[in-house]
Amino acid sequence: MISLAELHEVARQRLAPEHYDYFAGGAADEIALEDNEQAFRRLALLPRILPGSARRDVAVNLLGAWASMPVFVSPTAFHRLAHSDGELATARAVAAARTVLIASMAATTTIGDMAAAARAVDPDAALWFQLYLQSDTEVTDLLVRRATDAGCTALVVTVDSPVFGHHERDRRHGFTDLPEGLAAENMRDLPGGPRNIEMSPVLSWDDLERLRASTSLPLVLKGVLHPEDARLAVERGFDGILVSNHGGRQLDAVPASIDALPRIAEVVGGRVPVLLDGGVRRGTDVVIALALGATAVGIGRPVLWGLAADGESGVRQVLELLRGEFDHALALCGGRGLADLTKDLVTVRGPEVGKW
Ligand SMILES: Cc1cc2nc3c(=O)[nH]c(=O)nc-3n(C[C@H](O)[C@H](O)[C@H](O)COP(=O)(O)O)c2cc1C
Ligand SMILES: O=C(O)C(=O)c1ccccc1
Repeated sequence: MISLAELHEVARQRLAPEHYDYFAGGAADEIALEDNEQAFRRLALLPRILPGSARRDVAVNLLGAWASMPVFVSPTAFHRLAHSDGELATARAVAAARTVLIASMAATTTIGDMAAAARAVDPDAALWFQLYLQSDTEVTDLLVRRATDAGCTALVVTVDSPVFGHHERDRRHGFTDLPEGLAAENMRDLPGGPRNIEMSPVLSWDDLERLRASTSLPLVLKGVLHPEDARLAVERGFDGILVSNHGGRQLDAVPASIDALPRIAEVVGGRVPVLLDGGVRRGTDVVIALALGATAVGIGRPVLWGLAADGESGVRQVLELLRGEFDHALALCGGRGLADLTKDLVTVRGPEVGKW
């Protein structure tokens, strides 16, 4: 495979249409979904010349975890819909690539089993746990305890989903339930039996403060688009921001993640890491996002395409393709390391007229 687009095409051919559309789809008219990728194409890089070194260092520390490149895996649900090895394959591939995996609360494998699979490949594998706060705090606390016991070193709280998004592709297929034999395994062994994942508009900053007080793990807020919310998150002592529009699956009228990044990076001012996901498909996208202030970027669907195309090996290919492309793009930009990626490298496509 020579690009993520090729793996996407293989996955499209392999998956049942209703499962492909569940993974690929977005909310409503899919404007935000498409814009996540298009927005990168509206930006251009102004490379610097004569770097004076052939060495490039791209490792980055993310809340105490060393990632071998500034690309991590964002949380996506139901990996066993993509491949029978599901999240075990993902966990092994991400551990082998030595980067951070954010496990979804809606995984079809328990967080404990994912951690064991990752650790069998690399005892120091970095695993974070994504969480939707549940109105029953006993459930939330139990999930946090299991993630902590499994060795997760950060919690990623998804805050862009006060209600479920409307996915018209799923409605067209009548896709409402997982097939027989697959389940959101983290939600099974709970007081009162299995539970559905709840999204709640009742949640407020107070609930996040409650979570903050209940754990010593660093907390990342996922799904921040408004600079004011980023400011509040930093002021209230949260440890990281993940700029995301949920892959265009929640509010359709939002901007592309990369377009929302600059103002958030400015407000945060380096006080906490600013992560981004949405539409990252090329090494040059990684360069652009880092130049505009991201500490690292996440990929969602490309991992699902790798998994559907070839299981663990497919996910490894996705990560190694991006690693190679990012390193190459950094070299072509005259960069020697991540610190060389500054915002003066990014411009908007179109003629630079009238700027003097
Ligand atoms: C099929 C699918 C399932 C997802 N499940 C979750 C989830 O369980 N929790 C979450 O916070 N985000 C979830 N997301 C959003 C991703 O974490 C991420 O924000 C998004 O996919 C990034 O965009 P990309 O797919 O363009 O890389 C999901 C996305 C997809 C496509
Ligand atoms: O599909 C999603 O984007 C998602 O976030 C989710 C949330 C709960 C259960 C399954 C998926």
